Amino acid sequence: MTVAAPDPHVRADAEARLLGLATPPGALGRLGELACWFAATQGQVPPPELTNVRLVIFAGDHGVAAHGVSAFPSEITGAMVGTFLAGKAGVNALASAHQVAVRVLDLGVDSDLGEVPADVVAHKVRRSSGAIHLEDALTDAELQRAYAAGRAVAAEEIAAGAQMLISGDMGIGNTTPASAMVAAALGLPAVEVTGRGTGIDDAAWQHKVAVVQQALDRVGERTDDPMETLKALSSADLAATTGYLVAAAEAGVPVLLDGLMSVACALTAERIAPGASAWFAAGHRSTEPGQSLALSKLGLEPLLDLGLRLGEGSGAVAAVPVLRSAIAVLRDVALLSEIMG
Ligand SMILES: Cc1cc2ncn([C@H]3O[C@H](COP(=O)(O)O)[C@@H](O)[C@H]3O)c2cc1C
Ligand SMILES: O=C(O)c1cccnc1
Repeated sequence: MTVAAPDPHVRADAEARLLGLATPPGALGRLGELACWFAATQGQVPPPELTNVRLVIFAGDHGVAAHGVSAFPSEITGAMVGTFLAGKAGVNALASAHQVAVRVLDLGVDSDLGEVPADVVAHKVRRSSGAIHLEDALTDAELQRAYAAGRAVAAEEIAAGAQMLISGDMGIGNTTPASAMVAAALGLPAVEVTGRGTGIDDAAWQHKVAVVQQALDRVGERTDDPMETLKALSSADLAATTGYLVAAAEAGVPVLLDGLMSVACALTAERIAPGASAWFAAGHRSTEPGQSLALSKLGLEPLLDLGLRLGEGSGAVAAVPVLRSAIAVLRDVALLSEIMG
């Protein structure tokens, strides 16, 4: 189903206010554009202050991680879930600096998490996923459950007052399925989209390219369909992230996108629900080539370019202060007509 864009009348009002500010026309550059987009998503000029930003980290393991595509073992995924819960991961530091709420969910972690709050495992679909170069990542039933879980989680976060959502990822090996999703959506060969993830060397990168290409060749024309793409090439956590992004756009809640996983899911969300990407802004440019290619296709220019390659939602959370800067100028700067009496 097609998603309607943020209100064009509100956007036009916001653009008129921007032009009337006591600044030279265009002087606020991209902050001005960003403020107008945000005002339209909130249906208000000037836009409200941005106080309720909510990040959901979708965690899961990937069968392909056992096939030499990552610099790290799958056991890290479960350990990092504990680290997010303890507030000690990279994204936690950024989120507490910028007042972003963090929730972590296990959609498909393969290791035993021990004692965790019930909410963390409430949406668990399975352990790990099929190794995408050899078999489908998910069954039909698993895909439906994961996608519905992501939608339900978005609805919960919106009910909790989210003015803006962020998706984060945690899952060793996840840059491999995410690269395959981008290649599938753009019709590109693996060699153009595949990057180094956690930091693999040249030989491992060549192997990873071959694995991604094998996955694409295995799936063939099924990649023409975005849900088939999710079933064949993603995982429970990435399918849930895609459902979360579609549901946010349909509910009229904007999303600040993160790195490769977030953007691969956003690209897939736009294929499922054309128009959804009008509700998305790009937080940062990742070092992964697939992320930049997907952003170009979506027509999104990242706010930050800091060489980040962490995931977890970190690049989006780091961009929240830029968005708050944009909102502040459209709210707080006087109009030229006022100062000229
Ligand atoms: C300690 C650690 C923390 C992380 N936080 C996010 N990632 C990120 O790196 C991984 C993706 O890269 P690849 O596909 O090369 O495995 C994912 O776990 C992603 O969430 C991490 C990775 C590690 C090792
Ligand atoms: O683009 C990302 O978000 C990314 C890149 C490498 C590893 N983890 C995440």
